[in-house]
Amino acid sequence: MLTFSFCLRILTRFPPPNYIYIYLVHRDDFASINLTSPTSVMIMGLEMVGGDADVPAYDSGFGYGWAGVWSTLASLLFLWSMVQDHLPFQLEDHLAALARRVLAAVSPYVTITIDEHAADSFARSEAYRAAEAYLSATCAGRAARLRADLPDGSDRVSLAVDDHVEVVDGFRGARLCWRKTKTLRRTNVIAWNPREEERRAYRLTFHRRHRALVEAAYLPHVLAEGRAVTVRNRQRRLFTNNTSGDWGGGEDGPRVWSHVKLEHPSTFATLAMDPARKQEIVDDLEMFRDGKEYYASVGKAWKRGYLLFGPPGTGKSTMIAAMANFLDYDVYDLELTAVKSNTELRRLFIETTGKSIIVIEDIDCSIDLTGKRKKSNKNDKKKKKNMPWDNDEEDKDGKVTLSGLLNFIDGLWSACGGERIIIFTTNHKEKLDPALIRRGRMDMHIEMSYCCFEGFKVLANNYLGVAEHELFGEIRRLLEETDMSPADVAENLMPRSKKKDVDACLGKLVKALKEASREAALAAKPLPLNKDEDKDEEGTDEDEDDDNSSITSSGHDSDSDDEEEKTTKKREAKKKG
Ligand SMILES: Nc1ncnc2c1ncn2[C@@H]1O[C@H](COP(=O)(O)OP(=O)(O)OP(=O)(O)O)[C@@H](O)[C@H]1O
Repeated sequence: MLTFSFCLRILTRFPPPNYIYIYLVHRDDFASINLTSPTSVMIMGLEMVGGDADVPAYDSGFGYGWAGVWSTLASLLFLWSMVQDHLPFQLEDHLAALARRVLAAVSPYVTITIDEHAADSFARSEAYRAAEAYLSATCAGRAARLRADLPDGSDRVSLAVDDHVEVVDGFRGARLCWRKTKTLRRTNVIAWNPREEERRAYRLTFHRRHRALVEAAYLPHVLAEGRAVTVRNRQRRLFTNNTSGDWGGGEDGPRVWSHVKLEHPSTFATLAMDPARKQEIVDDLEMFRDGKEYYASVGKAWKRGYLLFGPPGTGKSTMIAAMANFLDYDVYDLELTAVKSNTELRRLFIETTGKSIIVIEDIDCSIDLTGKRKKSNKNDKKKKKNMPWDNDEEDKDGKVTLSGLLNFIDGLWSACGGERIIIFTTNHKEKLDPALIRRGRMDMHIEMSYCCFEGFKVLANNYLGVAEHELFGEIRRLLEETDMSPADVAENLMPRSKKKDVDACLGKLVKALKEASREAALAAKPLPLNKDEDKDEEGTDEDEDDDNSSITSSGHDSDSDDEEEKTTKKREAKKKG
């Protein structure tokens, strides 16, 4: 025979909405009866919630136990609906106000309600989201009933306190009681069949002596913690811009970006580059991430620009992924060729969120933004001097312009709130307009160069799990003589079978380096510069790709025309690391 505890609770809320629920609690299951819904009354006022207390209960032994209760409640419901129908609403209001006054006078407790939706807004209120995240992280473990959800794009189930569940939190000696409530708002579209709408809220109840503490310290603590939990739990995303033809116009506005989960495994630990330079970048990123107050104090928008330049396969994209993983930011991969005008660019930018990295890869190839173009535009401008209103002529061609991009970086960006990083990558730094990459826009210029010995050691550790080997000495010498990108080094180190044959992989790399060195020497021969044979070999390698000369030099100045000087510089830099 089933024995169960039975508890009858009548909750009243006056007006509007005006509900009375009767809860029948049996262990973890409970049934609720909404006394205020005429529809519920007509179907015996039963609204089953949770657990096994479902329709088949009528046929089971469990159901018979409830039968007497149902009939009593049905009578109560009927009586209550009659009273409701005949009670004038003025009297109802009056009674409600009276009840509130009496309660306020006798109750020592204060209640703060955080509604799911702020007034006149469809979006969930930030305070509600923060409270939910805070309670999930701190108090959900103590709750008897939880609600599981799989947030958009995440593969981790999130647990939140369920409706009508109460959890208690403690803060500096104060006892704080949270309750998640769900109410049904009736909209009498058709009088006999009211449409009901769910409204959720968190109610925080505490003794009135803690009021000052709650207002000054506890609520800010909940907000800050809740936001931090949200950031920790969020699934980072990689966004790409849609072409304007696909923007559409849904309920949430145009979809200008599409996203996928960002799952690149690269980190600074696995990135092959000079350790000192790497540390410099990590320090810079840390300074930026924690620099909110600093940026505000010096009156600067909380943003930072990085220019990554270097030959193909030297790890520019890998570096971006490492930065995003380090900062825990989203990445917006902006494909400029898909953007038709400066107006579209502005729109795309406005739709980005904080804590994000906006990337424009191969900026020199994405769009015609070079110095040459600028010069020709200057000439165009001269021709159109007598048309002062025509100051954005390029936009009329339906293209993104240099000025559009500069505005994007400086103007709107500053107005859009902070914590954004913008990164340009290029294989040809010297082709870019100086205005685009000046400090203040691209604050840090990072050269990604050919593989140095320190970089090789990182790759050897990543790919083969070795820190030392007898071939390391020879590899060091060959790397100092030969240019090989980290991508090529990594490819040679990649084992061809599950059983990592370290000797074979390192041997393969030595062979490839010797081959590259021989090819470089052969390519050097036809050139006239023959003062120093050693120098010539390196120098002709540079000549082969004249445009790259400034990129492969170690410094940030790309204006020098002296090939020999550059070659020497490059070699010194490589030797350094
Ligand atoms: N510095 C590096 N550290 C670790 N791995 C690297 C590095 N550089 C390149 N790699 C490896 O080579 C592959 C290609 O590198 P990546 O795409 O980052 O080069 P890139 O400089 O962006 O090239 P491109 O200029 O052609 O876009 C990466 O997937 C990575 O495995």
